[in-house]
Amino acid sequence: MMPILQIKNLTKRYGGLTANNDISFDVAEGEILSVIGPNGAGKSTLFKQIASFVSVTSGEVLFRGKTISNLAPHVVARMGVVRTFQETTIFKSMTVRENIIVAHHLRSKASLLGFFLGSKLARADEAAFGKSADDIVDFLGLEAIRNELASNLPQGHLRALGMAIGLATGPTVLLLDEPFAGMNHDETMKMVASVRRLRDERGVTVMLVEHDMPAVMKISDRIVVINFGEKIAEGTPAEIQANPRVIEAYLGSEDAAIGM
Ligand SMILES: Nc1ncnc2c1ncn2[C@@H]1O[C@H](COP(=O)(O)OP(=O)(O)OP(=O)(O)O)[C@@H](O)[C@H]1O
Repeated sequence: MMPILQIKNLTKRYGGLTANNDISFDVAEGEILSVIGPNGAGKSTLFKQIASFVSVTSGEVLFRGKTISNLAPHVVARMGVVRTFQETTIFKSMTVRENIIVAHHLRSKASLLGFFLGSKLARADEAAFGKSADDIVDFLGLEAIRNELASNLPQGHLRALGMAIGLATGPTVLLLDEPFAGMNHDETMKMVASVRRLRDERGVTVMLVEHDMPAVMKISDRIVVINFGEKIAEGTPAEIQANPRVIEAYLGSEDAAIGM
């Protein structure tokens, strides 16, 4: 079967600085694949290239065999490749539920302006989006904060809301940038279970960048390791943990060791 994503010889240079260099790997449909590596290795840049938030200096990204690199990010998102990230637009004066409703407008027939002006089409969307937003809240186990203002949320819940916003856009491939940051152990394990259910029950392909190694080892089908902008390893969690190049890359880095 054709890979859902093909990352081909991706390179990104910022002036004289090479953020990543000649990275290639495939992602299978329905896979959960993590990208790990020490701080500054080029992981976030890779995600930005895949979701087309930054241009590629060379190489390309193919989604179901079609090039998506260097398209506008909203076009790529509408095609189904959606990235959630630290700076995901969260309206602090809105509740969790309202934020998720607004996010549905990425795939809506009515414009976001219509939503704010209350057009008829927008009102019909509004009812459907309200139901879908509630489904997402339930799916992620966020019932307790459904009507909480985003401004009151701690970091871990903001990450969960970021994921809910990503889900509202109906992704085929969801790119999660540090989804467990700021979460305690229980919250992380709950979110790990949610991500796996997202794949198992909804068929969403998931890529994540994450520093929480126990969570990465638990959640991933495969792992790609980046160091100084280069791919140094690719394999199952067990293979990655036993890989000498990976162990060497992590020794002496600020990140926790690669083990459990
Ligand atoms: N917009 C930019 N302009 C210039 N340099 C950049 C830009 N974005 C990233 N870089 C540089 O590219 C390199 C890779 O950064 P990137 O954020 O991709 O790493 P990372 O692996 O995600 O790091 P971390 O784990 O700390 O988030 C770093 O040296 C960073 O300073």
